[in-house]
Amino acid sequence: MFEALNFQLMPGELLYLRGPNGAGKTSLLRIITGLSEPESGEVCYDNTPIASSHSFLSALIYLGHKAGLNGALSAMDNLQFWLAQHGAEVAPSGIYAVLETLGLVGLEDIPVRLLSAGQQRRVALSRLWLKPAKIWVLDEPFTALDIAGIAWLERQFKQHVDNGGMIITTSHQPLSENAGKHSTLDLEYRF
Ligand SMILES: Nc1ncnc2c1ncn2[C@@H]1O[C@H](COP(=O)(O)OP(=O)(O)OP(=O)(O)O)[C@@H](O)[C@H]1O
Repeated sequence: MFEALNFQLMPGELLYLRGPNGAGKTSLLRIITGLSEPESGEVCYDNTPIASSHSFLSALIYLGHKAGLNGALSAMDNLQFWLAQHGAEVAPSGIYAVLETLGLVGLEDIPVRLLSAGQQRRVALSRLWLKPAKIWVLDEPFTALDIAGIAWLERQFKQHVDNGGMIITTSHQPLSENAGKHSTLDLEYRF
């Protein structure tokens, strides 16, 4: 249960949602994205409750803490399936280009269960560059990334907000200066 929770995120802002295990970070992200209903209160986008907003879902990418990939399918097939679900079209050459940027050259066509945890995370994150979306809601996106990958993702955060995007992210490690200016919302665990 959340008490006295009230915040606003403007274009060009990054909110770092922080708290110990069980504090409710994932639960809050699910409410923010409309996957869970709040017991009271509401989430609005452009002054409209998200359930009746025509633009919220198309402006949103939500990446949960699991990679959300089918291990039997290749990175290419997983991403094509995801794009079809989101009504977005990207040519295979465009998907290869994004996977290349994420350091996955040569791994595009093998079942993702054979990729390392960090490589699977990179496949999951590549969605951010396949569907242009103003709002990124990310649950522990740094999980399993190596040091270079963390620094790279933080720089992408900065670029996204510098371009007027919005990000809400959880992380168990503090964001570094690579991520640029951000505000922090602390959640506490109470039994
Ligand atoms: N589907 C559910 N049904 C009942 N309780 C749940 C459910 N999902 C989460 N909870 C409870 O809500 C609390 C917050 O869980 P949540 O996953 O939001 O925490 P978190 O801050 O994301 O934790 P972590 O850092 O471990 O990922 C926990 O006590 C958890 O047991």
